[in-house]
Amino acid sequence: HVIAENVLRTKVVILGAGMTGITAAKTLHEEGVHDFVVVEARSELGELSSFAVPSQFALYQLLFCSSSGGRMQTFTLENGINVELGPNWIHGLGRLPSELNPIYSLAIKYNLTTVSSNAEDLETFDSSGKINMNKDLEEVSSAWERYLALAGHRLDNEKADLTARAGFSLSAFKPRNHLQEAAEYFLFDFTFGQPPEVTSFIGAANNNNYTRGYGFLVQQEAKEFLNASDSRLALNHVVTSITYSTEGVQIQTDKHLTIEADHAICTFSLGVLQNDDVKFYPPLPPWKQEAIYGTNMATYTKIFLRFNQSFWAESEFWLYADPKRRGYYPIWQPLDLPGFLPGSNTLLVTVTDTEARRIAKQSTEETRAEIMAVLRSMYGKDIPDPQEIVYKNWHSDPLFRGSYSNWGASYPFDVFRTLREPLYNRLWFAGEGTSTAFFGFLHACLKLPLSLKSTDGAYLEGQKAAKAVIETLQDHTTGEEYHHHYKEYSKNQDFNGFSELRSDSLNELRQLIRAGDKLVTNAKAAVN
Ligand SMILES: Cc1cc2nc3c(=O)[nH]c(=O)nc-3n(C[C@H](O)[C@H](O)[C@H](O)COP(=O)(O)OP(=O)(O)OC[C@H]3O[C@@H](n4cnc5c(N)ncnc54)[C@H](O)[C@@H]3O)c2cc1C
Repeated sequence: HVIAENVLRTKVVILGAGMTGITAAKTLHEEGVHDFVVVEARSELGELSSFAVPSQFALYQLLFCSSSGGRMQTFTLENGINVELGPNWIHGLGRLPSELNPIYSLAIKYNLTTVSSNAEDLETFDSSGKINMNKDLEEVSSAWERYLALAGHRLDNEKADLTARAGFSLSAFKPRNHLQEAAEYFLFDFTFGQPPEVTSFIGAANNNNYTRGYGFLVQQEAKEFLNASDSRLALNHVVTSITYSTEGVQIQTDKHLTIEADHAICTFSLGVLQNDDVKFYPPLPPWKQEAIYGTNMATYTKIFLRFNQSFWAESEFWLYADPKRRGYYPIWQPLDLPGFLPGSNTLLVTVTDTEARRIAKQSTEETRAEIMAVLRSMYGKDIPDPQEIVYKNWHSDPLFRGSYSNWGASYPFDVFRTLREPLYNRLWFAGEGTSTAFFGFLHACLKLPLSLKSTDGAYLEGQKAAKAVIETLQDHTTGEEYHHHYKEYSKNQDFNGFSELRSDSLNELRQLIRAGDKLVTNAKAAVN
């Protein structure tokens, strides 16, 4: 690749070695395109250091493993236990053999242990101690059923999107007290990372309809074709600028490396793009900027507390309803339960959105004091202090700027497609944020009708972009949907040219919601 000092030349440069970047590289490799370079700011490409040390759990399935790569980051506590600072949930496995969740297939391939998790195994508290919240939890979940039906109906009738808060109100759920607020948080914010006020009514229903998953195992897959000493891997290089034209792309890094390529696949998070951490030359066109700024980047912070002994209830989840503040250290998970991390004496408490951003600005000591006050209201004054507290502030990390994307309130539905859209068929965009059904997540597990193939999950976004690049390398007139829409944009770079795209997007979304409803109905029938 080296054509001059500090200058590389390649066919395809992949920007970022998270789930999307690795999947894109693997797809190129499998399709016979070996002339690529992967650029990553961090020092590691997902090294699955050890499968022997269990780390964490998932909502329906737990994959015991330690991993890293992109947002998948592991931290080893002082007692040697690995915990995942980033994703850990798999929502749904699919069915054997052909419709299996791709990540679950990898879990089987690498012989990982998994364990089911049960969100109904829940204890509830407020500042006065244990409290019964069954009625509140039931109310919000039956409102959620109505919410989903209303969202589908809204889309079918071509009504504009609203906020998820409006969706709840229309579904006759208006949280009246801190218990109902906490119940709503458990159902909603814990998934979307943001409150109903700033989340799309229809988007939340769309995302909810699908099973989602945890995909760290792709990092292990990467080892099959890429290792740390591979010359196609530029680790520790922060991309500072991307120059693109009809002729190709040029990437500059902070180590004064220049990479010239026919194509670039940019997999940086939406947060990174929103924050202008990377300069684009020429500046991104207005429609691309609208797509980037029009999508929310949620923050979801996991705080781990290690004690010298456990003193807590053995329920998988505890929900804390703070009387004064919604989302104040609301969801707790003891990690030392059988099948999880027995003997770890570790608790996990999760905070999101404004609380996560507030905590990012204070010292760890202040966070520890706040947490212990809450924990003492649950378990009494005599409980010990933790020996270790660990959390990562995703919001302030310049390589992520948040945890995952979320469709904002009153979302313009062409945005999820325009996010994905390439520039000049040279600079391609892929990542969790470009996925229609699985934005915010690593990958998908579902059986979609063939007509909806283009809407596969986030795990496949890298694959999809790589395939489109390969098509374009082979035949400049193809590139399928990417190319088609790009032509629309080139004709008219303002928003008038988007009507076809908008109606395509709406159709795609309608079909998704219907297919999702069917999946949910089938799943319920199977359970019954
Ligand atoms: C706390 C948390 C919990 C989550 N929980 C779940 C879950 O339970 N289940 C689930 O499915 N998903 C979950 N997610 C979401 C999931 O982690 C993401 O959807 C997924 O990892 C995104 O992968 P990606 O490759 O698209 O992006 P990333 O992982 O962000 O990859 C992009 C890469 O680009 C690199 N990069 C950024 N800027 C530059 C630059 N200027 N130069 C060079 N390199 C750069 C980054 O270092 C990164 O490696 C969670 C995320 C977080 C943070």
